[in-house]
Amino acid sequence: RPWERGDAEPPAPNGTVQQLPDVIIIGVRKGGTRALIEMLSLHRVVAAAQNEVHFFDWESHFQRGLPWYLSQMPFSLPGQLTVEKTPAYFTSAKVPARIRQMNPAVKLLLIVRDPTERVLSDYTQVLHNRLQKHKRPRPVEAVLMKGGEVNLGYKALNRSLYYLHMENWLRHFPLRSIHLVDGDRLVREPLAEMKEVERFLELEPQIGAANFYFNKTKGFYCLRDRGKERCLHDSKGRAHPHVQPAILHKLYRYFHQPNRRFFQLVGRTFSWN
Ligand SMILES: Nc1ncnc2c1ncn2[C@@H]1O[C@H](COP(=O)(O)OS(=O)(=O)O)[C@@H](OP(=O)(O)O)[C@H]1O
Repeated sequence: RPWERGDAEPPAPNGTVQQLPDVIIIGVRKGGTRALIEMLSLHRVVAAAQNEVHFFDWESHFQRGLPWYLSQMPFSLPGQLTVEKTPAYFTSAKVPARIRQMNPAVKLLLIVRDPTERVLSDYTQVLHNRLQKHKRPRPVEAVLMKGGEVNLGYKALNRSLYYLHMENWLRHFPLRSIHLVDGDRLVREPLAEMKEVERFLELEPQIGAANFYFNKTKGFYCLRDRGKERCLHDSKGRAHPHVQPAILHKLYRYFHQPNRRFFQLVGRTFSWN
C-alpha cells in the first residue's frame, strides 16, 4: 500500500480528522508523563499521540512547521480532545513562546515528582541507555558528586530545579493554564489525581476505580481499558541505584531552597521539601 511505502498519506478512518493539540503534557522528564497520558486516554473524549513529537524543542522538527506537527497527531472525531506529551518541553527555554504562538489558550499539564527521586530516575534511564549501547556505566556517586559536594554540572540536577523552568513558562502562560499533577501521588492514588485532571480539562467525569488495579509483581497500578488490562512498559518503574545516605542527604539539602521557590511560584506545596 502506498502509504506504507511513504508515498502517500494513509486514509483517515471514517469521519475523523487530525487536530492540533488542545492539551500538551510538557514534562517533567521521568515525572510520570507516560502514565499520565495513558491514564488520560482512558477517557473516551481524549485522543492521544502515541509518540513523543518533539516539535517545539527540536529545530529540525520545528522548521517543518505546523502542517508537519498536525500530521503527527492522532485521528480523532471533531469535538475530541487531542493530547501529546513531550517531557523535554518543560526544560527547553524556547518552547513556551513557541507554544503560545500556536495557541495561547492551550491547556498545559505538568507532572512533577520529588526532585531527588527524579534525578535518580533520570540517572537510571541514562544508565540503561548506556548499557544498551555497550557503553561503560558511570557509578551514581561519581555523577552526583564532585569534590565532596553536589556536582552542579550534572544536567539531571538542573532538570529538577523546577522553579527555574517554571519562571520561564509563567512569562508566557498564566498559572491557570498549567495544571500541576503530583507524580508521587499519581503512583499511589492514580484515580484521585486523574479526577483533578478531568476537572481541569472540563471533561465529563468518566475515569473510575474500575479503570485501575494494583499489580503486585510490577509494584504499580495498571490500567483496565474497555475490558483490556495493560501495564506500562518495563522501562517504567525501574529500581533506582542505592545511594549512600550522606550523599542523599546532600541532595535533599541542595533542593530545599529551590523547592520552596517552586512552591511559591505555583501557590501550593508537595510532599517533598
Ligand atoms: N502506573 C505506573 N506504572 C509505571 N510507572 C509509573 C506509573 N505511574 C507513575 N510511574 C512513574 O513514571 C516514571 C517514568 O516517567 P516518564 O514516563 O515521565 O518518563 S520519561 O521521561 O517519559 O522517560 C517511572 O519512574 P521510575 O520509577 O524511576 O522508572 C514511574 O515511577
